[in-house]
Amino acid sequence: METIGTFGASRYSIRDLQLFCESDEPAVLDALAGCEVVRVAKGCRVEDPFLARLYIVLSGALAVESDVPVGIHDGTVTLIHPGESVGEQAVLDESPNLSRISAVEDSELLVIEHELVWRLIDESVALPRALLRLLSFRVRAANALLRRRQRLGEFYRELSLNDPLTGLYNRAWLNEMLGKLVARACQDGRPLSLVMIDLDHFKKFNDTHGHLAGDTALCTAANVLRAALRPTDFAVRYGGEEMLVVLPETGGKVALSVAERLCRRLRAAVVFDDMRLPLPHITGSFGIATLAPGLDENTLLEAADAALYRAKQAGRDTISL
Ligand SMILES: Nc1nc2c(ncn2[C@@H]2O[C@H](COP(=O)(O)OP(=O)(O)OP(=O)(O)O)[C@@H](O)[C@H]2O)c(=O)[nH]1
Repeated sequence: METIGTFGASRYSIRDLQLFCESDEPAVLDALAGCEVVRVAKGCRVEDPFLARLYIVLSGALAVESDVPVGIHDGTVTLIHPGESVGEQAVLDESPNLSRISAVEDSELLVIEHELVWRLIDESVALPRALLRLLSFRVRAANALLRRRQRLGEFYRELSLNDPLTGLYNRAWLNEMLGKLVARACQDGRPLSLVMIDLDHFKKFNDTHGHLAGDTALCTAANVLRAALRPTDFAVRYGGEEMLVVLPETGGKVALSVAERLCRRLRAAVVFDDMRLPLPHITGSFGIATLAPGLDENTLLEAADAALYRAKQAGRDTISL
């Protein structure tokens, strides 16, 4: 960063500076005339480790990385073009500018020390207004960025907890949630049941009709679950062709009637191939387990799995407790 003269002796006009374009007061003109103009070569840092200063780009452009402690850069870069400024917040806070500022092309900058900015704020009418306008714009832009990031975070979180093929919750969701649901049920003395479902002879279905038809059958089964459950129930893809339904507030008797409904609807569901022709119907075996004293989420899952095994042994397309 090299000093090349003063603003008063430069070819630039105050009308080109966003913050000062309405400040035609003689005191402001005089004060700015004595401020330094510096040159920063392309790619070089604007070194400002200890000082609060306002920089106004006169020519070229600056890249400003987010205003966070050194070493914790979050990837946000703002470009500052001629007429625009950087460092207002540091000046108002009277603290060093923590942003990493560098020139993206050979640039000339007007440098205003923080004491002078404060003096001009006291003496000028137009500068405080321009500063307020600028800060309000910055706050709105920062809020919009935060909202975008939050939405993106929610999107990725959802993505990580859902099975991409069927759209049901996945095993990661179950690992995170089942323990909590079971703990809440135990604490409140409320019932909770699981229905473990395994599609029957699915290997044969795949081998006969192809893996893509198998995928379609899995989606059909997932749709059956989704359509038949209450909004407070949860359907999870537990493994390949295994699904799990979590039924909070549900005892064994009601769980049995839910499983019967699912079994019936699955048997009746039509799976279409890619030519929209119906394929043979699929069926499932169902194992039910209901929370009881001494069970936790793992033993409850084991109980549902054991019940499913019994349903398979009993000939499939059936339900076992
Ligand atoms: N198309 C498709 N097939 C899958 C997927 N995940 C698992 N499978 C298949 O599901 C089949 C499961 O086979 P098995 O575990 O032998 O069970 P099964 O043939 O259904 O027999 P039973 O459960 O005893 O009735 C395997 O062929 C897997 O390849 C998937 O995402 N898509």
